[in-house]
Amino acid sequence: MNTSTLVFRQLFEKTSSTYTYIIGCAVTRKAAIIDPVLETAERDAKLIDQLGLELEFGLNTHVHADHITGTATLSKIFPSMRACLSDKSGAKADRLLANGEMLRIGKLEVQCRHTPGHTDGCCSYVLSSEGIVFTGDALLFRGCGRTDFQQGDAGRLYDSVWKEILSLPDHCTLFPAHDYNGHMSSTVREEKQFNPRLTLPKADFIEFMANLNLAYPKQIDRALPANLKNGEL
Ligand SMILES: N[C@@H](CCC(=O)N[C@@H](CSS)C(=O)NCC(=O)O)C(=O)O
Ligand SMILES: [Fe+2]
Repeated sequence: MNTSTLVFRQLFEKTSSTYTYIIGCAVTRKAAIIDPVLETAERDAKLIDQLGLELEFGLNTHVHADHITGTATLSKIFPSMRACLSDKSGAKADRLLANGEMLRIGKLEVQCRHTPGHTDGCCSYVLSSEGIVFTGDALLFRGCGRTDFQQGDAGRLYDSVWKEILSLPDHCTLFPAHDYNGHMSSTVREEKQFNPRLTLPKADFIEFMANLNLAYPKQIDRALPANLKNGEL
């Protein structure tokens, strides 16, 4: 991580075990927030102000099923912030991002890479020069996003994670949207070696994902309709 150009914070919302990230250019103070949560949006806004950052983008990795995004609330606090989502998400946003599209945040360059499979519209945000990837729910620490709702497709997830994330250099640091066991980050090298799901052959991975038998997220009924409208209640 190049700390001379990057301002970086990892924040946590405990009800949904969601990680929110603030990334900023240390030179120009332009910044983005990744996967903010409604309930902690004001906490994050206060920190952005205290860090002297100018919020340009609110980047959602996908239409979340387990919490309401904070991007609508943050747009009201920071009117120049543009909320972004993949153009395959089927949801409303100020800007819909194509696969490979680059965003400039001061001297930082962020690439949107589509990583579908958990949902159709999942994407990861890659800061190549810093060796950092925000993987959303596509790739979790020693795990991955579930594929049993929201157009989930295990075979598609397997292909997109291997093609778009695990093909990056081994040293790249991976920051997920959630963790339920206290882990905060990983690396490409570790996940290629130790991820118990994605190291399986594809057919075994698909079978494994079909038998996860997880309970539906508690907030799904309120989260999905709101997140299709950028978190507007
Ligand atoms: N218990 C939580 C929901 C947990 C859950 O389903 N997490 C999702 C990511 S949020 S869509 C997931 O993909 N988990 C994969 C896994 O292996 O845990 C709640 O009620 O909110
Ligand atoms: Fe999700």
